[in-house]
Amino acid sequence: MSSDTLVTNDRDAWTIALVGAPGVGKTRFISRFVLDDFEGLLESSTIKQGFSRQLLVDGQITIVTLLDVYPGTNDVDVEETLLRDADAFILMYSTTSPYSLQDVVAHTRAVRRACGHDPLLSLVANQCDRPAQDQEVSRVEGAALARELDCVFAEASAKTGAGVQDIARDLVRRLRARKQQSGGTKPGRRVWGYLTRR
Ligand SMILES: Nc1nc2c(ncn2[C@@H]2O[C@H](COP(=O)(O)OP(=O)(O)OP(=O)(O)O)[C@@H](O)[C@H]2O)c(=O)[nH]1
Repeated sequence: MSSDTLVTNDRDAWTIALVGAPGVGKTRFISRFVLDDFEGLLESSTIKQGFSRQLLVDGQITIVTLLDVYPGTNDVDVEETLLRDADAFILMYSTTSPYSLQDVVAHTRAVRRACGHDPLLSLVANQCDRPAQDQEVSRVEGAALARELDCVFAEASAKTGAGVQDIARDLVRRLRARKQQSGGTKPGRRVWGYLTRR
């Protein structure tokens, strides 16, 4: 790591929790985002894992930490703490699984309950690279649910990398805008298991 990559603005560090059913691709999405490698984080990291990287957003370096959370585990305390700690949320489903889309509604409720305020949300359809015959949830269905939940809709593939960085950038822009509207302060965040690309 070169010395200039260590210079960061603490106040522009954001934690984004990935929330979604098992198998939708949360771990692979994090791996693609942090390491630009689909299989870099080989161990399944359901709950309590966070990985960070620097990201250039509109000319300014920020640190983005992605947390892998699967609501519905027995570890409710950990789950709630993680959800409370997050600045924004990616609600993820897989285009191959209608069940994972249905789960999003319950996950959104869990997020709103844990946050106690209006959270920043993006609904993300992962595994968009899959061949048409494997895709059981259409773009139209995903977009309709996003409207219902009042959140941004985006498509991604952790496998090819499509959409991954753009989704994080969009959330950072919205977080910055919200921070500006609220007078420019935000609580400090812990940075988990800091990894960067070489
Ligand atoms: N084709 C394709 N496969 C994917 C993609 N993302 C994940 N997968 C596959 O889906 C499976 C589950 O991926 P994970 O990242 O472990 O899913 P997860 O949501 O973290 O699952 P849990 O850790 O059980 O909560 C793996 O076999 C991946 O290879 C993708 O974008 N495209």
